[in-house]
Amino acid sequence: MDISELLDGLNDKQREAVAAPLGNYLVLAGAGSGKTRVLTHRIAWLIAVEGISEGSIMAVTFTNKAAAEMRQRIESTLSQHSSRRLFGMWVGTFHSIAHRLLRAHYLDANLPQDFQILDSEDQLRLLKRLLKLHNYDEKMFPAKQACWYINNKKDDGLRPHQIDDNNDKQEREWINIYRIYQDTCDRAGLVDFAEILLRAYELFLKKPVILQRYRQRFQQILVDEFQDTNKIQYAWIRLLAGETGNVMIVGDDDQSIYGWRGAQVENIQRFLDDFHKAKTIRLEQNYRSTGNILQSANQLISNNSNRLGKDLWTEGDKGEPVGIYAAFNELDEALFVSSQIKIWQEDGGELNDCAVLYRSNSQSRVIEEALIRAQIPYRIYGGMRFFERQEIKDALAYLRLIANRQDDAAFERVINTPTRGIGDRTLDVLRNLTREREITLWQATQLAIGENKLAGRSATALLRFCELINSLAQETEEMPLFAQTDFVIKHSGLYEMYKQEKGEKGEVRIENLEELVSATREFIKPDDAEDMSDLSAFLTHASLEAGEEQASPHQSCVQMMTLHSAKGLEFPRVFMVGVEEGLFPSFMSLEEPGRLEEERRLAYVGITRAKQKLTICYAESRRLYGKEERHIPSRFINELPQECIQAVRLRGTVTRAYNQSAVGSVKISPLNDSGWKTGQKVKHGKFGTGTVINVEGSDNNTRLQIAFQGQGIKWLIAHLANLEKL
Ligand SMILES: Nc1ncnc2c1ncn2[C@@H]1O[C@H](COP(=O)(O)OP(=O)(O)OP(=O)(O)O)[C@@H](O)[C@H]1O
Ligand SMILES: [Mg+2]
Repeated sequence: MDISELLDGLNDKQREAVAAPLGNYLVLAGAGSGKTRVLTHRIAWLIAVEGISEGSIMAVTFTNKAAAEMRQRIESTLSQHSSRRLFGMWVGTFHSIAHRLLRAHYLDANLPQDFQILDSEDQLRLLKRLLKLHNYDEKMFPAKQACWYINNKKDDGLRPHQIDDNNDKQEREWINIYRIYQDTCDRAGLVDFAEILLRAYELFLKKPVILQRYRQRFQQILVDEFQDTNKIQYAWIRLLAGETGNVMIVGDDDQSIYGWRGAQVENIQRFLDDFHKAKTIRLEQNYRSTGNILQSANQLISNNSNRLGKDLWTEGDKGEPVGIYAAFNELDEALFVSSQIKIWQEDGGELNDCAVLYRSNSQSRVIEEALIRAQIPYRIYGGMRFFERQEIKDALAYLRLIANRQDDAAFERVINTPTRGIGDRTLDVLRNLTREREITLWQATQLAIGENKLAGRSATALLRFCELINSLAQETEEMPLFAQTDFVIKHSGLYEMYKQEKGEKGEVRIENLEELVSATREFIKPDDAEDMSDLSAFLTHASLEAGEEQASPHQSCVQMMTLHSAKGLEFPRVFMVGVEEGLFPSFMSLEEPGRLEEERRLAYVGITRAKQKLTICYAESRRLYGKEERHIPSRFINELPQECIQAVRLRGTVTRAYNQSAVGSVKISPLNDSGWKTGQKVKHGKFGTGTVINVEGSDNNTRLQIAFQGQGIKWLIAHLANLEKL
């Protein structure tokens, strides 16, 4: 093919990266400068010009959606001359690639062939159960913290025996919890998200022959959004690349927003140190946003320290100023957004081109309601995802048990859904058996029945349950996946159960179950899942991929998502809502060094999603988590250049003038009758200084939630805590 075609639509710096000789490269550049575009063209270049076989290329993207897009783009670039599909190339997220490896080498990875993925909610449930079973005090060892502990250790590549307890009793207990949890997962053939990565890493470490094979195969490795890789991902890439691999990473330190989840922006520097003769290429021209938007983003991020430093410029127009809308409250904000979207639509704009971005999922409901009232279709990325809904998880749990009887998480979920008279006492007998004999719940059930450990009625009920699962498996064995799913929903009792649920909620659940059947009907098994059964492939898809997007809507609709999930995307029209002190930046971030800067990077990510028009909203009062609070505009608004922003005033309504002088200090809420207010600085004998972030109850029952510097967040009873107001 004509080489120039591969370089068309690229500037000089981009070309340099795309056409660079084989080697190690860091493409370091700000938002919208074409990093992802460079990566895509580079792959096409490697295949078409360097003559590299597509089977030697691995590309890591941040979402599965991005992976699909990248594959499609490369295919269409290359197929201008010959139509081809890139079967041999591996493109996906770290998780999907690692999962693929584990599937291919399940024996070497010490997993059963039909191992299943445990999502975050299932993980938490399982931990709750295990902590109880092993008599851990819930207050001292909350399940959430256990989850966090375990995932963190795994992200750092550590197994229980590798963790140093420093002679600390508490730490020893956490290590023990990790061990108990891991043993249970291993028996049940379950892997959580962090486990997928760690196990794939260990697979390479423990099986040099396998590592060697993949090293020889994947000579070309490319990673997008590198600033958000964690320790284990970095170690894995390094191991795979070895001395001979060629690695191109692209990233932007200013967009590192997953530090709270273990991502290490230092990996960029580490790459330069570790990879032989790694060369840095910088891109500085932004192609995405108008001048006003870009200048706002640049100025905002200049408030952060320790940046690698980048200048972004654009040849484009200044465009409209960035709008700042001061809403009275969250309802006013939602109404404003929906009315602006209507105007956009009436002016001929596409709904698909509009995005509403928020800091936390809980903000979406009010906006959704306003959109529904205005009859504007929308789609939510993340949030309550389709595959996370209760009824869907129930149905999936039956399917999982059919695929693998040892799946304890699925067993627990459906053993009494719908109710079949199996009480907690019976379950406790089973759970205790799993602990004593180190077996799974399914095995414990067989044992308990076999050894007559249960009262007659319970034994019968359990026996019936096992028969139900076995017969569902048998009867659907030969069916196509959608028929199997439909059959299981109808014959497990789930359908009947939800049919009886009153009102709209029940109807929606039934609709969702039907939607699940359609989802299985439309499901196309990906190329990399050839050796899996349709059912296993679908279950994997449900846990790994589908979280990114709500099922179905085919019409054009407004895109709603958190700022975190907007990374890498772009939209002509963007609304950033809830840009208030205490919400964004969040109160928690104010107390931890480094966190405020991460919040600012998140704001930078948000602003740089916009191509043509950006509006930033804040509400002066907001009801969130059931409490009404007065807010002041975020310091981030204050950090934008005056000449690029403009207060939005609506015709016919009076909006308060946008007042920058009020920006930047801690929000003040009205006094609680106990005399406490949020924002109050306090000193505590043991925990030191902190800020009140929540006030609940009154008089002697007043409870304060306080973010202590370096000590985390605690709830204290106000009149007992002996607090000094500062
Ligand atoms: N040389 C170019 N000429 C015209 N348009 C370009 C050029 N390079 C990139 N673009 C366009 O600019 C936009 C941003 O590109 P891209 O998404 O690759 O940037 P990015 O650096 O990956 O951004 P982010 O940091 O947000 O991930 C895209 O719409 C892309 O098609
Ligand atoms: Mg990108």
